[in-house]
Amino acid sequence: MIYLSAFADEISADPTEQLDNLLIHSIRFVEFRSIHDTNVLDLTAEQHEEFREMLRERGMALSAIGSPIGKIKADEPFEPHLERLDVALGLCDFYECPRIRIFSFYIPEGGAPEDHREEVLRRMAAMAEVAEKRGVTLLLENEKGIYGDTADRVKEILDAVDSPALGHAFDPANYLEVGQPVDKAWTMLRDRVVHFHVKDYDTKTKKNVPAGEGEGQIPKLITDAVAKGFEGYCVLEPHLLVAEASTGFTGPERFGDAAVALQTALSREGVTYA
Ligand SMILES: O=C(O)c1ccc(O)c(O)c1
Repeated sequence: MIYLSAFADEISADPTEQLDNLLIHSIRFVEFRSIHDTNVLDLTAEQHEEFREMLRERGMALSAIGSPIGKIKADEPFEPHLERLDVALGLCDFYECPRIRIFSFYIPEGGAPEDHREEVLRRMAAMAEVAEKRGVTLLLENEKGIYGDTADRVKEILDAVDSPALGHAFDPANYLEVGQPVDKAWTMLRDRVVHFHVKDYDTKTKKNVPAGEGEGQIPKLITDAVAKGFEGYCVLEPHLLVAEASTGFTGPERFGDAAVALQTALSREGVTYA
């Protein structure tokens, strides 16, 4: 079975509006990135208590902590970042959700990815080791400007770290944005994909579009994964109004278009979801 989830902060900064909008679209899971315009790792204990209660009242849960871990430069100090990872691991316990979305470090300006390979691989291995001890899976997302932007480098990280605590969160739009053909990425990585980010991209207009309208082949990839036994989360991250490096925004109205596009495409393929 696949479960639909969403970066609900693309709907609104207000947690009530986020969750109630998801329920309108029968989506019961949240990839928790922010509420009140505050990152998930920077909320107070009281805000987390309140949000967990709101989830419980609605019968909802998290698909992952949508953390920004790995979104610092590869030459910035790592130790403070490990403390941030520890915050995220604590939230996994608090929300009973053993998954954290992460990235693989920005390449400093003027540098080449190769110059930072050793340090990135060391950091990724260190994070996977900590996560494994805590029973948490890290979901490595590919993204532009980050060491793991192409399928080759994502595979290199996964192979080098070789830990059950590190899997791939496949983001088709982010691959297309860096010129990485999705077919090739999928063939190379399908066995390592444990999580889907549902964000599509039109390379002609260079814009994010609802699932199935761009070149991300989202319905086909999910159908293929399910046929081979995939169970997990497909997370809407539509970026329809604003797409920036640190966030994206869609709004309630366009979020509806994105949710319906995915649900219609999956139903057409005969893929059942909850
Ligand atoms: O959650 C994020 O940090 C984030 C921001 C922008 C993106 O395009 C993305 O894929 C993720």
